[in-house]
This record gives sequence, C-alpha cells and structure tokens, in this order.
Amino acid sequence: MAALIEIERLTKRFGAFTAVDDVSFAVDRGEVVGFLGPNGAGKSTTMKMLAGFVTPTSGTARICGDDVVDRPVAAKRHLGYLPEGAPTYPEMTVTAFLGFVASIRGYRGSEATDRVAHAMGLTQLEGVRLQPIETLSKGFKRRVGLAQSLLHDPPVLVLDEPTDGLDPNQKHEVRELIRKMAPEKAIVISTHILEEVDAVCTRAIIIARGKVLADSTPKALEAPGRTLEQVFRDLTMPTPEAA
Ligand SMILES: Nc1ncnc2c1ncn2[C@@H]1O[C@H](COP(=O)(O)OP(=O)(O)OP(=O)(O)O)[C@@H](O)[C@H]1O
Repeated sequence: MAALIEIERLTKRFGAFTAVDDVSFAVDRGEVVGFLGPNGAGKSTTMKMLAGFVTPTSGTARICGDDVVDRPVAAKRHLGYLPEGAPTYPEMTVTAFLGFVASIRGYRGSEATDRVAHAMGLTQLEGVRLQPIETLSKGFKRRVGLAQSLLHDPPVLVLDEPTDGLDPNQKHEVRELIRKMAPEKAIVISTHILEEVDAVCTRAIIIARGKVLADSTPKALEAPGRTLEQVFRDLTMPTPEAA
C-alpha cells in the first residue's frame, strides 16, 4: 500500500532563492517523523506545500494518494494541519471558532457539537471554551490550533512546532496525545526541541538550506555514542568555507 504522505522532488523557489530544494520522503501509517533543521531551513515551507498553502515550484506531494495541487480539496480532507503561530479569527471564542471549523469540515447538528467537544477534550480547552481566542495565553492559542487540526480525525497530521509556547506539563500532554494517536496516523512534526524527537518520533529528518541531510531513526542517528544534538550540529553548522 502507498504511504499516506508521498513527497517527490519537492522544490520551492522565492525569486532566485531556493527555500526547499529537491526534497523527497514518504511517511507510512504508524510513523511520527520529526522534521528538524536550523531557522530558515525550509521546514515550514515544506509543510505549507503539503497543506496546500504554498504552491510548489516543482515536484509533487500526495496525501493518501491525492495530489495537493491537482486534488486540493480531497488532499485537505485527509489532513490536519497546525500552522505556525496562532489561529486566525482572534475575536471568536474557542467554541465558536471550533464550531466554524466543524461546519467547514461538513459537520452539522449534534455531530458538529460532538466533534468540537471531543477536540476540546483532547486538547484540554474546556476551561476556556467561552473566551475569545485573542485573550488566551500563547500556550492556549497553540492548543486551539491543535484542536482544529484534530477535529475531523484525519489520517495525516502535519504539525508545525506543536509544543511551541506550552509549559512543561502541557508539552508532556501534547506529546502523550501524539503518541496515542500515532498507530492510526502518519504524523510529521517540526521541532527545535531535540528531546522531543527522542520522546515521540519514530524517525528524524534533518534539513538545512532546503536539502534533506539525514533521514533515519533517532537511535541510528545517535549511534555510536553521539547525541542527537551533536549530529544536528555536525550536519547543519555552516563550514568556515561555506560561511
Ligand atoms: N513568502 C516568502 N518569500 C520569500 N522568502 C520566503 C518566504 N517564505 C519563506 N521564505 C524563506 O524561505 C526560507 C525557509 O523558511 P521556512 O519558514 O520554511 O524555514 P523554517 O525551517 O521553518 O525556519 P524556522 O525554524 O525559523 O521556523 C527562509 O530563508 C525564509 O526567509
């Protein structure tokens, strides 16, 4: 069976600058891929192309077999996407925003209400359900973003720094949630927290200057006797000649 995420030779250029350079990888059900790289490596741009927010310059991306450019609506149906930053519509309450997302996803009546309640439960948002999103702390805003990505229980999740801004307890909760969902889904998370990779990821892809430099299990990358941080630095620190 084909992988749930299939990326082939994906490239994005902004003018003369190549942000994502010939990136290929596939993600199967049950895998949690940690997408790592220094600032500006091309992680968010790759995720935005998967989510259909940025059009690739060349190459292809498919979600559950649907090409994100040729079949954008079908591809988005299979996908939960957490973008960087906070959700839009800051003046909406949490319940109203998630209700709006449920209606866009095609749910009506009690099914919509149940979906919203379930997503709020997974992300522990019940206590702030009637608060406008703009009045929430950074961590709560992040969880609203996560809740909208999970609402339709998609088989593929693309989460751009899901634990950014969360306190240690919430980080733990979100990692547990990702671990719990993992067997049923293909998940890609970008992160700067290397312990997170050890904690939740079955595989790590390291990218720098738009190119994939490593793609392996965290264990294999670390062996023998190296930490993931050392591997990350060795691969991504600019050499004096390149600088
Ligand atoms: N719309 C755009 N126009 C021009 N350049 C862009 C645009 N979007 C991204 N870039 C550039 O592409 C490069 C990759 O950016 P991207 O946001 O994908 O990196 P990242 O790996 O997610 O970084 P970070 O870890 O800082 O979030 C950066 O140099 C960025 O400035």
